[in-house]
Amino acid sequence: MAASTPIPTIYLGAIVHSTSLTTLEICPNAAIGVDSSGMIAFIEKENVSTISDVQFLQNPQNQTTWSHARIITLHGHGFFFPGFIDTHNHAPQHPNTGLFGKTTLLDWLQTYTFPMEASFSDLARAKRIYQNFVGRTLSHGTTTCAYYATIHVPATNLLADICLQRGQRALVGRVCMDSELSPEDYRDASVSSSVADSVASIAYIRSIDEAGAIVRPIVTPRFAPSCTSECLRAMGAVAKRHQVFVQTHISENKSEVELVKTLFPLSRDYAHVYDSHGILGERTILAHAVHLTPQERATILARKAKISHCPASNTAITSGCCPVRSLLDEGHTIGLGTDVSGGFSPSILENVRQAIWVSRHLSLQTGKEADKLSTEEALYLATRGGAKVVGLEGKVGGFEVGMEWDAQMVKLGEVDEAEDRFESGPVDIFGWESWSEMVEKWVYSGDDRNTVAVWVRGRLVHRTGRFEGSGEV
Ligand SMILES: Nc1nc2[nH]cnc2c(=O)[nH]1
Ligand SMILES: [Zn+2]
Repeated sequence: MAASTPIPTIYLGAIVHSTSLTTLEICPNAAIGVDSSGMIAFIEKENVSTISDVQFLQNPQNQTTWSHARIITLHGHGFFFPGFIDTHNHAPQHPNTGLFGKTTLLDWLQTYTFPMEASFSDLARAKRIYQNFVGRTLSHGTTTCAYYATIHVPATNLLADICLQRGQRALVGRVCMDSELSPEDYRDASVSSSVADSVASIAYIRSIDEAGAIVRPIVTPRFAPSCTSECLRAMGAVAKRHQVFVQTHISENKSEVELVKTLFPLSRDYAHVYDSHGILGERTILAHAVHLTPQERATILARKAKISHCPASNTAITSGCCPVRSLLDEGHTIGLGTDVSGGFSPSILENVRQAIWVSRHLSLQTGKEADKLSTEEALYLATRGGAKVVGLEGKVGGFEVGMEWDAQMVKLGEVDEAEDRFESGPVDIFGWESWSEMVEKWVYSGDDRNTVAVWVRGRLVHRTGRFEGSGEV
């Protein structure tokens, strides 16, 4: 079923969003008006308990325009929060989520990942998994996702179709890999076929969403060890010629860094491999960046490339602790990625928690208190930071007039005197918590049961039984 068409809607209730890396704005009694194009037309941050309190509607002209608006009121404990932005995710690896044993990156790829991805030559299988997964990520409040697909053009295009149909903003990339690191039955046959297939997928994705309002193509050389030098250079050229983003992995694991040294002996370092092949630029998303040298960090900063921090994955496949604080202090742009299925969860909320945990483990190692990320900072990375990484800053990631309504309704459980049931999700609210405590309780113990409705560009794209508003998904 297609997602519902937006009609002008006024949302009443608490809003919570980042206004800077360290500041979370919490407005307990707010109203946000979203027009029929899905754009935020007005925000009132104070003193709105019911629709009759909305000052914007006191103006007769506005009253006429908004007289048929739908009103969605958030009752009980909860708040509207910007949709999450997942800056790094491998959709075809979803069936492997939670499966990694004691492997690390290079043996994990051979044991779990390549066989699963190879099976996406079967389009019916791809359809079943992609439909399930896009629904799954939406249910966790992910309104924008940078997806790696597989080498297969039909299955990659299908993933884009499903994102468009379900209404999830997505960057969808056909994976390029032509080196002998990958099994013979799962690699591009040649540089020219790699280019032709990538261009075919870019053209298809552009044909279904010319303006790129919901889905956009992204050039996706898997990582340096998967690509020959010719293929990397060709992908840099394709990205430039077609004016698209590029995504790849960098410096995730120490053995991988050593492997890159042997495969590209003429390059100074891993970042230089990408830089010298035309891959690094302001539209490049680099996943991981765990073991970069100061010189590599300077190169990435100079090229204005962006970083996707994937903390759950970095712990699961024992890659390391990304030094997020130092990267932020140097001025890098960082978002969060689930990196399913290196990462064991499709939830960005889980990765907010994991980013905080990883930063604390790093702090234990370095002895530096400053290495710890705060709740506010991790939520910023999950929203505004992610928006910058995927080139959507000013459009999504926060609540401002002129931005688009990509949002989730978060509801927390209410415990009254007689209450001993827990259908309302994992977070129990007793009524004495402050607003910032409620947000903290959500961050540390909430999950998809608390995300009761999700909108992208004003379209309702996910709802649970706890959503009391109208509208079919
Ligand atoms: N985490 C992760 N790292 C990679 N490096 C190259 N491919 C992958 C992948 O699929 N996942
Ligand atoms: Zn990855």
